[in-house]
Amino acid sequence: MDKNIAIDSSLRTVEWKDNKVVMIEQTKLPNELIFVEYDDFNQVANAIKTLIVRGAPAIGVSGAFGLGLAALQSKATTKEELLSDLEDARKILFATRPTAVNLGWGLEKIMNVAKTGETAEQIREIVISTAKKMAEEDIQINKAMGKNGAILFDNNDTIMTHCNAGALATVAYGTALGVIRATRESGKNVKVIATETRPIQQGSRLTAFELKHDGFDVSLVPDTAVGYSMANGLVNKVVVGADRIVKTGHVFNKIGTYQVATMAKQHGIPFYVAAPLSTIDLKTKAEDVIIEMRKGSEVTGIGDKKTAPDDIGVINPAFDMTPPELISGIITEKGVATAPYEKSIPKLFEANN
Ligand SMILES: CSC[C@@H](O)[C@@H](O)C(=O)COP(=O)(O)O
Repeated sequence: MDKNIAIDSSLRTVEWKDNKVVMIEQTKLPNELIFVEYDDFNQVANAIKTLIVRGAPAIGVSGAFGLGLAALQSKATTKEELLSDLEDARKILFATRPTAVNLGWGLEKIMNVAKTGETAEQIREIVISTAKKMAEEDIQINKAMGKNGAILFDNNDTIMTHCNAGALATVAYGTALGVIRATRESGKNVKVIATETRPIQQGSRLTAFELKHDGFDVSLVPDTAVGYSMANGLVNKVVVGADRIVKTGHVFNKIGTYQVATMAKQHGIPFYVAAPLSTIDLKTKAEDVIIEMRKGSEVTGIGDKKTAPDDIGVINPAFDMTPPELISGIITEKGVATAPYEKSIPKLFEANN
């Protein structure tokens, strides 16, 4: 196993190699990373559930790869038997995390394409090749999103981001961090402020880590210093990723995003969201989106160190909802949607055809 992998925008967080799924796992904080290999879709489901792989686009592709493994694991010899085994695997993979829409999107895409195969062998081949294509497309989509977003940022901007929407939350390059990377590639000099992102610190473990490896000027702030940073002129734009966006423009993203957006509005700082069309859910209403609740021990301690007393209640939502009136624009691979989102979001899909 390789250790201390250098993280940059071209490193792949999840890959299909020799009929196995290869992922990056962070082992010893802050900077020991290893590749882990899986040949069983249940291991992929566990990796999604335990956040070995995380971030909406990366778990969408991981789900698709999980079905690739399930197709290889199945002993089915007929189309019907194989589709039934794939459906069993789909349910297990889907049950891992409820908020990011990309997981359901990736699984559905593979199930639909599987049904077009005529024999079990054809289905195996088509499932694996489609999943690999989805991973390739994820990178191209992020690059297109980056280009569309880069024009919104200026030379010498200091950009705040929350959680990790970078190469470690996608197959490579990143969504929000893809926009930041593309801004720099377009010749503008930008600095980044990364929020720590309690309770499990994706901001310090992942965002600050990968930006430092990519040579950015990055500073880490505790989540509690977002207001301070904005009130004192330390930030002049914000860009975050998303786990689900509904057609009214309500954005579901890592817990704390709503606070960052509210503070940005208070200080007149543009607040952008960068996400691929696969993160947009045109079917579900904002009030019906399920927010994942995670275990209390993430909050009652930091890492393995317990900091809170026993026998207290804990509320630990993994995501929150930012309403459209706080959002200056939603950056996608097909362009930037602005208010009123009910009109601009469907237009992005028309442009997709
Ligand atoms: C690019 S995914 C959207 C991100 O902004 C973010 O919310 C995220 O990394 C997802 O959270 P996580 O719980 O780590 O999977």
